[in-house]
Amino acid sequence: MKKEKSNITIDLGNNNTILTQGLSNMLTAPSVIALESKTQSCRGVGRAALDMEGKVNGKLKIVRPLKTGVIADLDAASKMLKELIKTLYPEKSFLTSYNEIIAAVPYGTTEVERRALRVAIGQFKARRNWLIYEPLAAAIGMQLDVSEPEGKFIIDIGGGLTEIALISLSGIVSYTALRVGGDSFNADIKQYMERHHLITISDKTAEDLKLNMGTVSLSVAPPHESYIIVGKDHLTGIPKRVEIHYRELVAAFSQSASKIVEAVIRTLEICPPELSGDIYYQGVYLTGGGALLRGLREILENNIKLEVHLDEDPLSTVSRGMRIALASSKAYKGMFFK
Ligand SMILES: Nc1ncnc2c1ncn2[C@@H]1O[C@H](COP(=O)(O)OP(=O)(O)OP(=O)(O)O)[C@@H](O)[C@H]1O
Repeated sequence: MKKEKSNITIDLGNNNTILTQGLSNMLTAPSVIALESKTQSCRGVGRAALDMEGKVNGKLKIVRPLKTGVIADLDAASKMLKELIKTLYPEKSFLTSYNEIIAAVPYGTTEVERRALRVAIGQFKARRNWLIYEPLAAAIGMQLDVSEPEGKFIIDIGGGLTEIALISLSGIVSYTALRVGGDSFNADIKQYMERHHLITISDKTAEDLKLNMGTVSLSVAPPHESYIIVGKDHLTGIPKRVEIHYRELVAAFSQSASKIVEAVIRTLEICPPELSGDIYYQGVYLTGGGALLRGLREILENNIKLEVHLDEDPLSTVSRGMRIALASSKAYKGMFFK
């Protein structure tokens, strides 16, 4: 077996975990695990566990082991990773050692949070384990030359966390993290429905609404103007059908969208003037699944008056960056750490 085949990259996100093995094998799964309440043994991971969410009886519990981009439940995260790696790499026994493993971590994490990730990946007994900061991996994934002295301004809107970073000479010069991301928009929808339509809706309904009809700008209209949803009436407890117009979602999203725009402006303000010129000429680079929400790129552009380049596949940018970095580790090893 060729050496690079046993290299693994791990992007353990709030919503999605992306694993790659070697150069071509990739697995994307929701970051969810179903555990037996009594024994804590795994009853399903990824899509299978997500499909059980909200429907289980007392014998099972559905756990999302990540919160705001870091491990909140180490045991569940370790079990979830073990099961997902088995799916990715079925021919390899758990006892055989891997070559190199690299995992991405938000720049703003504490040592304790990083230690949890090290423990979770340590179970695979690879020859070497590495960590890399997410904004660096995202920039590499977007084919940017992070080693040059020209500044690269990255905005990564994940599920639970938005990271904004200015990169130069393979390091992070300015940084802001914000606990707002794709999931905040779902929470906004749920809150709006509670207040304005007096119904409670499920997480899945909120996500469907966001994907099908969500926009943060009236000038970026979704394919359909309105959408019918079913929720639970506050007063009667009986299921109720409501028609929602996309304008309502623009209103619901306005605060979270403004928080992201304000954080971007704040980070631009603290950038050293030597690098501001680079950002002016190059524009800023946008990635993360949350960045796919309609109108976000446009409202950023309108507010900062700079070009905003949205990655072509923002859900996998960090994973792609790690794969590139591990495959050319001589060039990138300075950005890896243990
Ligand atoms: N087409 C889309 N429109 C709007 N939002 C989307 C779209 N596709 C995915 N998302 C959102 O992207 C988010 C997940 O993005 P991503 O996978 O980058 O985050 P993550 O890595 O799991 O989270 P984090 O980086 O915070 O740990 C979810 O909130 C999801 O709803």
